[in-house]
Amino acid sequence: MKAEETRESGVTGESRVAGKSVAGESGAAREESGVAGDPAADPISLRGATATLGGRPVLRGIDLTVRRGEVVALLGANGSGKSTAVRSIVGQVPLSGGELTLFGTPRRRFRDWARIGYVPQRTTAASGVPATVREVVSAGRLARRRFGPPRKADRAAVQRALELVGMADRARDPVSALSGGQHQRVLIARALAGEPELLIMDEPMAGVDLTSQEILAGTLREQVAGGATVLLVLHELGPLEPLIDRAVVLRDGCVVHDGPPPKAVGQHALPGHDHVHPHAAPDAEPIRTGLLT
Ligand SMILES: Nc1ncnc2c1ncn2[C@@H]1O[C@H](COP(=O)(O)OP(=O)(O)OP(=O)(O)O)[C@@H](O)[C@H]1O
Repeated sequence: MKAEETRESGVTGESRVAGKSVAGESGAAREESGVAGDPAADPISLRGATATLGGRPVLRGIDLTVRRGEVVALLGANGSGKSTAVRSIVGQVPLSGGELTLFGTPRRRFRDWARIGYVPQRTTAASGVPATVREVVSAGRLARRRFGPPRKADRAAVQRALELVGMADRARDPVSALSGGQHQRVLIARALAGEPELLIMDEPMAGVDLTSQEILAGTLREQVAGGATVLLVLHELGPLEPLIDRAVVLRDGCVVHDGPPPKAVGQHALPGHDHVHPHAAPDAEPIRTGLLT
């Protein structure tokens, strides 16, 4: 494994996204890092990406492009490599081959993590750390703050994010007192607080109650209307269906479809689908209705 890969694999995407700063970089370095790069460059371009986990090839030559302003759904059965693909994009999983550029800048030179908001799969906002809702959401502002004290604009962005997800009235509450759906809303607010151009969300609706789902769909609609680019890992399109421009379907670490989302029927209705909800009971029967195995 190369030194670059070792370094990357030791850092969580979450902390990189939340904690990276471009402060102090020279003009040339900023240009290299994508800050002043080609404004028309695709936010995500993954070419022939391969990745191995536990000695097993998990991504086997994936091409995935997300263009500016697009909302792309990454679909596929359990274990098809969706989370690994997005984790490789945010630097949590090293690629063993292929190329990744972010906003036109090769991944290894990309530094401008404030442009990317990442909501990981199935974590809680609390993570065992006593913190209030506002503190967790404020953490998403670090990359923009460049580690200085919060300014008026930072506080306003945090407040806006709290309001967007309908959690402003819970700002002082400990995150440990929240439901699963509320946790998810806080994590999304944390990503939004950085005012990212690109939002990457891994199963944002999983385990989320209907009220929270509707709020999240509305939040996403506003982001998209404001020009955000979005990559969503989903196991079903659900309430987000009207927002999706394109679907990329993975099977066994390969792309088997890249095109219009299966709008008319929903992916669960396609032949051969076999997906267990991540929060389903361990003995739950998989839904067998689609082509996504
Ligand atoms: N840390 C790891 N070590 C070894 N294997 C892993 C690791 N993480 C994931 N895998 C394996 O890689 C494959 C792809 O997993 P991944 O989580 O990317 O799939 P997914 O499509 O997101 O699935 P799900 O819908 O269940 O979340 C699976 O077979 C999984 O068991």
